[in-house]
Parts: sequence; structure tokens; C-alpha cells
Amino acid sequence: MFMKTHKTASSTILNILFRFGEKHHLKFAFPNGRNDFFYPSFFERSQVQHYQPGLCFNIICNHMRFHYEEVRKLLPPDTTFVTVLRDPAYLFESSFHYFGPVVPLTWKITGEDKLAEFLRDPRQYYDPNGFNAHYLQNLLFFDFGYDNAMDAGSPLVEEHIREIDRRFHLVMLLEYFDESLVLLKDLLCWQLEDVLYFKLNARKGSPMSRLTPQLYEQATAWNFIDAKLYRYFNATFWRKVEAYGRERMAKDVAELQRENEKMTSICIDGGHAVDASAIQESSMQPWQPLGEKTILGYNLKKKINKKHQKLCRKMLTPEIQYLTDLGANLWITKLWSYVRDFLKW
Ligand SMILES: Nc1ncnc2c1ncn2[C@@H]1O[C@H](COP(=O)(O)OS(=O)(=O)O)[C@@H](OP(=O)(O)O)[C@H]1O
Repeated sequence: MFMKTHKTASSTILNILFRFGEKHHLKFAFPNGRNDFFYPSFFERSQVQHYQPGLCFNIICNHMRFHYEEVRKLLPPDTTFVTVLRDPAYLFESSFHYFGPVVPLTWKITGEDKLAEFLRDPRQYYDPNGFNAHYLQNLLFFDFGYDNAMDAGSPLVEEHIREIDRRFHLVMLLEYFDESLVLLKDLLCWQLEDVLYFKLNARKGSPMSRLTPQLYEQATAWNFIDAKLYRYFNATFWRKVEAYGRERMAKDVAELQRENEKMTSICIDGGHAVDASAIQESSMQPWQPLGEKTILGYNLKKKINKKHQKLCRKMLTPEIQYLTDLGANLWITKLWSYVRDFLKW
């Protein structure tokens, strides 16, 4: 079970899981009609495509609002639960840019830098009951199924964090992505080749966050529940690295990075991600936020040796296209995509 949190490099991990599941003919529990489990509603097993009581599924990994009991009833008792977190200030920045257009609360924010204006006085703009408001505060806590607008000082916050700790075998961190994948590979007894990846779903210009130190502080304070969550799992993460062995980790990370670089030179035209307008094949176009084309994608090299052709394509295939290839029914997502194309949205 991969709890796909938002704006945490989860699409990159999804691609890894898709490839592994496909290679080993595993059965995915896909949503029915869309690429998420009717998020932001809570997950229900009846939302799974072809769900029948007693049917066995091996992997569930699409966005959902987590509902432990329902997930438990769907999957075998020995299921491994994993997820990924990100520093909440940067997650907020990413979410604000990506989802801002679908949160009406942001429409009335004026000025060039809407994010800075929002953080100057969030209470002036924020209403927890607003449509899609969860994208603007403690999105991680919301995704895990808890109340993201609760008092950050409530003892319930720590209780919920400990609950996540009891339920998840591994909580990865975007900031230590390669270390995270080495721990994942170790936990699942996988091979190095199973965790090779290209960074997917990156926003234009995102390697340089636009958060000044002051905005970073403000974003952290505004997402203080997620900050507590992140701090807690940062500590558990480094305990896991310690147990794995620091030297062994450094060696494995270096090897993963070497292999990723090799794959980059084999697969990617120009060796880096490009603007949506520069992507030649429509099947390589990533999903874009409403009204913008800010998410980067890739062009496959024209000449790839036979051995790597399929792997390169799979590693670069965006989520929606890969889901279709794996047999997921996406009629609602596709209808929405046609409407957007028609309206040039
Ligand atoms: N490997 C790796 N390392 C570091 N960062 C990475 C990686 N892969 C993806 N990303 C960044 O993750 C952001 C996208 O997250 P998601 O794929 O979870 O987004 S989504 O919720 O599925 O839309 C997005 O962040 P922003 O660019 O800040 O928006 C990506 O750049």
C-alpha cells in the first residue's frame, strides 16, 4: 500500500510501482473512472475498479484520502504500508501553485505574488469550509484522513502522528529521495533496477524555490501540524538510516545515482526535462494544472538501443497514460481532459 500524498514526489514513486507491478503481473487496485479514489472523499473499497469481496489485490497506490479500516479490508494482512512526506513549507508552495486555480479562496488574492500575499495574513483569505480549501493548509494531515484545520496545539495531533507511525512500515522523505528508495528496496527485498527513476511532475523553475527565509517561516507556521508530522518522521527516518548503516547507505545511494545517470544518457533527449510546449509526443505530455502549462515533461531519445527501448518509455510515461496502459478505467478524467482541451483551459 502506497499512500500517495500530494506534491511529495509521489508520481515519481508511482511510476516505480507501476513498473514493478507490471513486470511481476501483480494486481493493482485502481480507482474506477478517475485517477484518484474520489478524493477528497474518504477512501471506500467499493471505489476500486472490479471490486468484489474476497478478491485479492497486490498494490494500491493512487491518490486517496486515507481510511485505514477500509484499506485494511481490501488488502492481505501482511501488506506493507509506505508513504512519502515533504517539508511542508515547500509542499505548500508547490500545492499553492498547482492547485491554487481550483481553490476559489485564492481568486480574490490580489498582487503579483499571490502566495506571499496569502502568507502575509492567511486568516484574511482562508476558510476551512471553502471549496478545496484543504490544498492550502496541512495537506499531508488531510490526506492521512485527519482534520487539517484542528488546533496545532491539541494533544490529538501527536496521537494521530503516532497512529500513522504504527500503521506505516516506511515513511519516505522527498528531501532524501535516494536514501528513501534504498530503504524501500531493502524493506521490499527488491533489486536496484526496480527503484531507478526519473524525476516526474516537476514544476518549471522549482529547483530554486521562490520562498524567502521569511516566507519559509510563515509557510511553516501556517502548516504547523504538517511541520510536526514532518519533524517526527524526519527523526524516525534517520533512525532507519542509522540501522541500515550510514556507510552502506552512502554506497547504495551513489550506486543508484550512477545508474540513474546512465539511464538519463540512454533515454532522455537533451538529458533533461523540458517545457510542455517542447514535448513532441502527445503520449508524453504530463497532466497540467488548470489554466497553466507549468509542469515539465520529457522527450525520448530518437535512437535507443533495443534492450532499453521499453524501459525508457515506461520510466518517462506520465501517470494518466501509464494508468491507461495498465487497464485502469479513466473515463471521468478523460472527459475532463477533452473539456479542458476544447475550452483551451
Ligand atoms: N525525485 C524527486 N526528487 C525531488 N523532488 C521531486 C522528485 N520527483 C518529483 N519531485 C517534486 O515533487 C513535486 C510533485 O509531486 P507529486 O508527484 O506528488 O505531485 S501530485 O500530487 O501527484 O500532483 C514537484 O514539486 P514542485 O516542482 O516543487 O512542484 C516535483 O518537482
